[in-house]
Amino acid sequence: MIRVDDVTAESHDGAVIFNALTLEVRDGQLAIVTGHAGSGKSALIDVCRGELRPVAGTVTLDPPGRCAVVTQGYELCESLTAAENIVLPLVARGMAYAEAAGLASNALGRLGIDSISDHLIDEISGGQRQRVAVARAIADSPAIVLADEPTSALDAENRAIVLAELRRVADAGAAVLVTTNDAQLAEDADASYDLGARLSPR
Ligand SMILES: Nc1ncnc2c1ncn2[C@@H]1O[C@H](COP(=O)(O)OP(=O)(O)OP(=O)(O)O)[C@@H](O)[C@H]1O
Repeated sequence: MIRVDDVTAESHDGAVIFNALTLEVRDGQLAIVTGHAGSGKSALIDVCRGELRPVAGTVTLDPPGRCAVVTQGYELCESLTAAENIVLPLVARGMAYAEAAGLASNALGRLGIDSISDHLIDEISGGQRQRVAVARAIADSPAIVLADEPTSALDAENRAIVLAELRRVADAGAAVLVTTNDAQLAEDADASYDLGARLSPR
């Protein structure tokens, strides 16, 4: 569960990004946040993941601690392969290598990019990078997923694949919060909030 309760966030120069914002994503739900460029979608993801400290209000993640994140910059290690980018964080969290490698292979397969698993991030396209970032986020069935415009670099076919995977993770019990302007995602979401027009459930 993700609960954002009466949260106000400000940029580094003190300008209000959003004010007294409240939303909740229950376990098993896929919720989307839409809004025009600059409305604060990335800031909301940063607030939820603890990267931007709100000036008021509270954010609750249950279970607390780790959440899986897809950022707009992907945060992949360019000098590692696609598979290694998924395996390494899992091993760093204490998982045995063979299990991590199995999860990575499975996730890359589900995203339709198993053929590039041994390619360096440097060598693959922007859309493939985005799918590696999604594969990494969902590889170990996370309880909480935060994804910032995770289909922005994809064609319709691959947008549908990513959407199906986010839905699958939610159906498995995760709370999934996605920022997007993707109409396909909006159609499939359990709840939708418009950050530009002031947050209100659909
Ligand atoms: N982590 C952060 N720390 C401080 N300020 C931030 C942070 N993230 C975003 N902001 C600020 O919030 C404002 C809204 O930007 P943000 O990137 O959240 O909008 P957006 O809706 O995601 O836009 P886009 O659709 O172009 O990605 C900007 O002034 C930006 O500088």
